[in-house]
Amino acid sequence: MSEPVVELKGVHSGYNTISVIRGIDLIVNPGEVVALLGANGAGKTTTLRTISGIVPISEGTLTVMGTPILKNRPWLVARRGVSHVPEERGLFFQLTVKENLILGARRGKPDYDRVFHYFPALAKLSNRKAGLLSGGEQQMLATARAAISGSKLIMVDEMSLGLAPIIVERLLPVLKQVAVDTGAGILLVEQHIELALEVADRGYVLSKGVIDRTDTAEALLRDRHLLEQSYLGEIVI
Ligand SMILES: Nc1ncnc2c1ncn2[C@@H]1O[C@H](COP(=O)(O)OP(=O)(O)OP(=O)(O)O)[C@@H](O)[C@H]1O
Repeated sequence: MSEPVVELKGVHSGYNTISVIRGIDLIVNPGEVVALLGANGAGKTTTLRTISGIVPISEGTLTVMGTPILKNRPWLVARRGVSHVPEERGLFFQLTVKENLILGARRGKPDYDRVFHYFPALAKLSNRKAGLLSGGEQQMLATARAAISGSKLIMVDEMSLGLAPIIVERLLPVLKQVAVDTGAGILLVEQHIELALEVADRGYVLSKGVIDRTDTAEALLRDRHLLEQSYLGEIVI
């Protein structure tokens, strides 16, 4: 089997003296969609920021595409092929859709045909400023920018934030298709856990900075207790 696009072993990380992530092991393989689930404050965003090199690791190892990342080096992680779509989407609001895509392309011009193949709705918006797009269109653009960047790992934090579930229902399968077409691994943080598990291959459940459970998406979807707790905003295994 080919090497994981990302592997965390016994990783501890946090903010200043506050330890948030406490010894997690996590793997994403090429072409795989992995959901990272957990209650508010469990440490999901911190995990993505740790992989991106924004939050320092105090213990454990992070390996990206077979290269150990020894220090906080966000630029090195990005250069190894990691794209991170943060909750706030990270768009340049004063720039057009096309200009945002140009900034996302790793080298040369972006492959617009591919963008519009995955996200046909962006074609007619290509000269509109990102700040004038609807929430769903902005999420589409942020996802498209990551999807065409040639990334080996695409991390998407709370795609559904501020969006109607129907929009997320349409966008998530596109991410899955990107994984199938390009072999990129996808790591998804999503509050709508049923939607996430419908496209994911596997899932991890994070609780207070510790991985409580990992299983196939199918098995997690069958767990009524997990789903019910998630609706109450509290995942307790
Ligand atoms: N910049 C920061 N400085 C200090 N503590 C922080 C910072 N960012 C997050 N935390 C704390 O780290 C813990 C985990 O937060 P994180 O945002 O990773 O959780 P989450 O699982 O993504 O939650 P949510 O689903 O609510 O976004 C929380 O207790 C939070 O208060």
